[in-house]
Amino acid sequence: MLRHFNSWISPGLGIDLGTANTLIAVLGSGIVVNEPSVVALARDSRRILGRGTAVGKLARQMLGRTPDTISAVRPLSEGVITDFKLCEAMLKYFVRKATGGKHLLRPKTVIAVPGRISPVEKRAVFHSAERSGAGKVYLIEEARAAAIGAGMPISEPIASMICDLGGGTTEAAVLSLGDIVVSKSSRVAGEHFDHAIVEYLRRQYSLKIGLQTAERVKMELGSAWRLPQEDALEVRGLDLVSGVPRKAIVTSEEIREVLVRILEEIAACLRETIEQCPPELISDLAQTGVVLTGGGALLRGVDQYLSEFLGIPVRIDDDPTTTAARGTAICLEHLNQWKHVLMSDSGNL
Ligand SMILES: Nc1ncnc2c1ncn2[C@@H]1O[C@H](COP(=O)(O)OP(=O)(O)OP(=O)(O)O)[C@@H](O)[C@H]1O
Repeated sequence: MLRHFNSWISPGLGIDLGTANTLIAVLGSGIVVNEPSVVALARDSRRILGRGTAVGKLARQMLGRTPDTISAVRPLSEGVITDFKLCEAMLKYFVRKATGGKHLLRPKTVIAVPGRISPVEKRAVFHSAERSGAGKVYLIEEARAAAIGAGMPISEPIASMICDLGGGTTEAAVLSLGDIVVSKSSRVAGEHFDHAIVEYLRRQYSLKIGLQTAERVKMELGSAWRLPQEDALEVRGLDLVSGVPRKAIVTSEEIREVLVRILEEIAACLRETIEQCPPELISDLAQTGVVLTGGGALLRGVDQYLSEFLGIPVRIDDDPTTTAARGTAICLEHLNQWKHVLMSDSGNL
């Protein structure tokens, strides 16, 4: 009863502020916001359309399809804020949506951020969150949040390895006894696959397609490992020679070849992470393996590919796109247990 009352006065928020998607979990209610990190602007004025409501799903539909008077933009790139004002406006909209704006106190907030962000970038996240309506703000490394969300035994004297394959960053970390022993962050992630597909269609078929179409091809046809049944998809674009719309039939085999070239870089990042571990932890990893989270974990066969490349077991977390957000909510719920690993603006920066 008291808990319910407290959460009504001041709801705790766990936020996964991602390049591609922003998720917000409200303590006691689970994930209540899961929307693309996109805002739609009137071009030249930087005014968000629809009186500040053209944010998230609505704005995403406009990406790549906007007339000259409108632009749809992402306030984050490669996991970090590139446009502070827009990020703040987007967060404000999502926080209001999550809380309904009906609480008495500003919510305590835990935000997952990439492991490699600089002190200046951390400050920017604190400021954006506070000005968006958050109360006391704590930051947590995305990989740690994902490991907590996946329920890994990170406080025990055994190696737990996590890899979050996001839109703008790949975060890999090995944790033991509550600490991050080794971590690596790479800018090669989901969006690179999309760019590679755009480039492939241009080169191979003289067909110009947008990033949205490329992402759809990746999701519907993409794979990292042989499929039980290979597939093909009709892709529409603009013929670069004649300048008229045209379609091409692409197969899952050729798209896999394109994606695997990028995946090799991600796998190399994971291998470097493992190589930097103390030998005892490496021998743990041979048994415990890696847990994959983030949207990239949904690429078909990515677990088989990485397991073959690394020679250790690889498992995909259940509902991998929400793992880090669930981790932030767990930290909030057990704040005393996790406070020492969180970063706050009053220290630990
Ligand atoms: N079925 C799928 N197959 C392949 N990729 C997918 C699939 N579903 C989603 N993705 C990709 O996952 C990425 C988004 O993942 P996620 O939401 O975890 O990223 P993010 O947290 O916003 O990014 P970051 O952690 O880099 O800031 C996008 O690149 C998207 O295309």
